[in-house]
Amino acid sequence: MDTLLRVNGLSKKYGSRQALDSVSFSVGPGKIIGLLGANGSGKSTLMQIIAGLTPAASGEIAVMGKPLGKGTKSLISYMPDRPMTESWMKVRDAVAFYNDFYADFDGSKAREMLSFMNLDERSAVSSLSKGMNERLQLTLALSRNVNLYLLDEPIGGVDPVARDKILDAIVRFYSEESSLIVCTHLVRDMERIFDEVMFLKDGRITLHEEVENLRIKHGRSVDDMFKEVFGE
Ligand SMILES: Nc1ncnc2c1ncn2[C@@H]1O[C@H](COP(=O)(O)OP(=O)(O)OP(=O)(O)O)[C@@H](O)[C@H]1O
Repeated sequence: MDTLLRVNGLSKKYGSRQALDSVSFSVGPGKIIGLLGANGSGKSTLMQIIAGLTPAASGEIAVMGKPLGKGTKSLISYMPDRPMTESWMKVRDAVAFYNDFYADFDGSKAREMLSFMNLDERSAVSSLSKGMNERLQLTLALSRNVNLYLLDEPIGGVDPVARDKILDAIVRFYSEESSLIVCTHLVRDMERIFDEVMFLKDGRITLHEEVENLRIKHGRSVDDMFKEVFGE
């Protein structure tokens, strides 16, 4: 299959604020795509709509050729920008919860990831720092066997030294036939893992390009392009 995700003419308003304006793009299998934009450009809104958590006002989405809905829930795993776990949980409870909830959850992959992430199964979720909590959320999201992973700011709280390790975990633990869309502000830190980037500006896609082409065409890094387009 050439297209894993197809988004066509997606729009969304919050009151009079146009969060997304006729967004269209498609994503093939086996790609890591950076969804990049300034604060308020609509990245989280787009991720939430594709994750099926909030409706669009208009437009269509298809995953593996199926319209977004009940039939596509088992194809998508979403890591939100805020934790989905409950504060009473220990790390192992959070893993058990996901394991019970998702038939596609891979317990042995989760254990392997926890150890790679230096997370102790006995730790209380409420005691985790923001960065450690992100490691947990990432472990939960990537331990599902799905076709499309959506990660909203996966390394925002992680200290710069540990960022490389988390990026290595993303590359190592996502399965290569699937695709991964990740939104972030930390362009310089993350660009090494992107195959493609999309720039979202005021709710519109202004650029969607393979990173390799971008470097050849413009002779610039993604970070330089990002600063040029979004610099204030
Ligand atoms: N639930 C909501 N109610 C009202 N307005 C909202 C809501 N969610 C988002 N918005 C508005 O929609 C626009 C897009 O927001 P969104 O969170 O999608 O952007 P973002 O690119 O993810 O931003 P950030 O990088 O700051 O997380 C913003 O103007 C925001 O204020």
